[in-house]
Amino acid sequence: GEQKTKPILGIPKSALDDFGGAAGVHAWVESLFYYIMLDNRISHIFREFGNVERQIALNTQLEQMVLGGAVEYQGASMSAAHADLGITMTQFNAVVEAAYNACERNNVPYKTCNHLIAALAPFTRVIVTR
Ligand code: HEM
Repeated sequence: GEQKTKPILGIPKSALDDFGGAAGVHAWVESLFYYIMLDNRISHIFREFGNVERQIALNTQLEQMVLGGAVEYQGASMSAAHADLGITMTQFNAVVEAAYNACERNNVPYKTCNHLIAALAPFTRVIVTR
């Protein structure tokens, strides 16, 4: 059967390769922020509190890491980064929508996309504070 990565939620070992490796993840993150900034339910939060260049770099690390890549994430914890933002579930879901749009834009297969969504899902409870 399918070989699993370390302890990451049944994410297959091939997940990062399926995503196109580091370059694929980086392209996906750039698209993610493109769709985020087009969405007026959430773009204002990123415009006011975010730093898109820094967030693209750090998300590229984090997403490779949760897909099982040998990459060390160098940013703040998800709780520290989002604690003061008062993010709602609706706003969180808008980012998830942008994530799926970014997958489509980059021809990331739906199943592979779901592996990333699943790997990031556990952060929901520390990011959504309102
Ligand atoms: C699973 C979902 C999410 C992930 C993986 C994620 C990831 C990240 C990362 C890696 C950073 C950079 C931390 C640092 O600067 O050290 C960050 C910061 C930030 N995130 Fe998220 N995020 C998520 C959801 C959201 C949502 C739903 C929003 C708003 C609707 C949001 C808004 C922000 C903002 C504004 C910052 C900048 C905070 C600051 O620099 O003070 N994030 N996020």
